[in-house]
Amino acid sequence: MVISMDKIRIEHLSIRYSDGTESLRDINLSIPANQITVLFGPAGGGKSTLLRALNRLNDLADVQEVSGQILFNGINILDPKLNVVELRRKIGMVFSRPVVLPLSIYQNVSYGLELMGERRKSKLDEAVERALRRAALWDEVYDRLHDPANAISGGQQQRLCLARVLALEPEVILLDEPTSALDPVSTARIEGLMQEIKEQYTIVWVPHNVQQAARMADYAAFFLQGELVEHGVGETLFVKPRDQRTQDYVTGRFG
Ligand SMILES: Nc1ncnc2c1ncn2[C@@H]1O[C@H](COP(=O)(O)OP(=O)(O)OP(=O)(O)O)[C@@H](O)[C@H]1O
Repeated sequence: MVISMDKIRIEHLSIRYSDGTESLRDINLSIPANQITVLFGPAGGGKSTLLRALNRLNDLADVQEVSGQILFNGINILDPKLNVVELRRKIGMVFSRPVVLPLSIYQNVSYGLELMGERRKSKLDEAVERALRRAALWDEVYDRLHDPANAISGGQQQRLCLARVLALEPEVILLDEPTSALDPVSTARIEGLMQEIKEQYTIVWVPHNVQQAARMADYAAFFLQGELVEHGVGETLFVKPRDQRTQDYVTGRFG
């Protein structure tokens, strides 16, 4: 497999919460463009903390100390002067439970664009359709775009959340256990969809189990208690891990 250029470079990143918990210790990791990078490992390893750092959501959490840097297109995401709204447009996030706004299907997708000042109806219509098509939801909702978004199924709501992110034309998509609340059919749809669109984006995925990690990973990083134990090409890491702890985890000896 050809490894493409790095989209994000994490260098010596350490994050400590105010209660003293050191959730990440000296993390060094490159995230290649146009591929799926999976961050996996047992609960409490620091995967969500890292994902949140990538679009500065930790700003809202009880974080006491952050050191190191995260370079995105050569710019340090952690720079206090960075425009966080702009960053979150380029690096979008989908959470484990679909969080739809109490608005229509259409408005859920157009919301971000309207916030950015787009008022032209033709532009909004176009962008909404494009995002819904890309999220493989258009065929299911095109005739009820103005129905409330909470009237569609959980799996459809999760694809709607993805459409909301895609409408902003992000470069990176962060997925924090995006299928943990979904049935197997909806899960397979999201997995297939991400495989289809990954070439146009950079995807960072925290999966909800090790099987999903192995299925989705072009590239994988194994986290244990704040440490990045090992990372590498998914095929290699799951079949022939270098570290005994990774081996024990992927073979189900602890979880
Ligand atoms: N807001 C917070 N305040 C204090 N400690 C926190 C906070 N959020 C996370 N932690 C701690 O940081 C460590 C890493 O947590 P994190 O949620 O990043 O791990 P994770 O690998 O994503 O786990 P999970 O699979 O359970 O989501 C844990 O020890 C956790 O208790």
